[in-house]
Amino acid sequence: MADVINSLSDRLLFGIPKKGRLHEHCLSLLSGADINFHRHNRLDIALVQNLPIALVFLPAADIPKYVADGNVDLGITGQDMILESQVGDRIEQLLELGFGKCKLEVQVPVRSNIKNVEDLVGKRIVTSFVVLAGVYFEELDKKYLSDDQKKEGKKTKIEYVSGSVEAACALGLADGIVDLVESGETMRAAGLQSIAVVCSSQAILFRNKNPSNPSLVSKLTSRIRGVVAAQKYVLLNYNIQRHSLSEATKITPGRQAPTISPLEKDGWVEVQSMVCKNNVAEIMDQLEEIGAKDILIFNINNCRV
Ligand SMILES: Nc1ncnc2c1ncn2[C@@H]1O[C@H](COP(=O)(O)OP(=O)(O)OP(=O)(O)O)[C@@H](O)[C@H]1O
Ligand SMILES: O=P(O)(O)OC[C@H]1O[C@H](OP(=O)(O)OP(=O)(O)O)[C@H](O)[C@@H]1O
Repeated sequence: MADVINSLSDRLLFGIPKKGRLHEHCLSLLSGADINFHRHNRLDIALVQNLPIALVFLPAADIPKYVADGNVDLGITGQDMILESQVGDRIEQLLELGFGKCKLEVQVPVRSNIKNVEDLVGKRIVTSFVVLAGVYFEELDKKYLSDDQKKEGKKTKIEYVSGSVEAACALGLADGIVDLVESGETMRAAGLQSIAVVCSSQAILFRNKNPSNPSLVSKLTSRIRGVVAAQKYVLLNYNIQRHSLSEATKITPGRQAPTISPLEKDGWVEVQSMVCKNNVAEIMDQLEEIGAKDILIFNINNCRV
């Protein structure tokens, strides 16, 4: 332990969520970027073996403050955590990472008279996001409460709980909650429905405005950008008759431009192009319709784009 702590002074400190929804994704990103480390059992600091970096495993909610205050140089967490920590002006967002996608939503019991956010004004809200919920309902209070009601303290009450927020209405603690939704399963299982979206979020890589080693931050960002792009794209390869080429390249324009090579068969060319994983089935259908043959898909392990 002492060895690890003593080796921190010359290293770039990188904050990683220590558990929860973002943890495993972060580990696979680090592995894809060839950031090798060994984490001792129960130790929240790990030295990277092949770069002057130390990983600091922290609660996702605390990482924005550590980065903004300069205790660590850069970090990964959800955009929702950054908004909630109110440190947006003291950090620099480097990269959206494409995982941890969710929305912070206002939810109420399906079996309740409350059908829109105005109905919640003056009532009780329970959430882990008291800042974001506070800002959201303050606007509604301003709009819908009279001056007398404000003086009488009829403002919407926002109360903090650290987890299991979805249980608050059933337990009689709240009239509505503000909580994260991805698939909606938790919400539906708790007999709740969404009536408004406060904000959308995904995991991001971000840094302090004055990190200790800016060139290493850039190197790390390029590597991680490559891994994120590799996860997002596949390489598509197909053969097509030259007279259909302009139509084909409209379907697969590539990131810069497709690579086109002649085939040893009159009037035919081979096309290679990066395409978004999400659209690949649709793109293959369209290529087939215009006569493309031998359509092949290759996964990309890593890339620089
Ligand atoms: N269901 C979800 N789908 C996708 N991303 C999510 C989901 N829930 C949370 N997140 C993202 O992950 C971040 C961390 O949430 P998580 O619930 O893992 O918090 P935690 O408090 O660190 O972990 P735990 O819930 O284990 O205590 C959130 O701020 C959000 O950006
Ligand atoms: O819409 P869904 O796909 O159901 O996801 C939403 C749930 O995920 C998160 O909690 P998580 O499961 O991470 O556990 P937590 O309540 O301990 O934070 C969030 O707080 C919701 O409860």
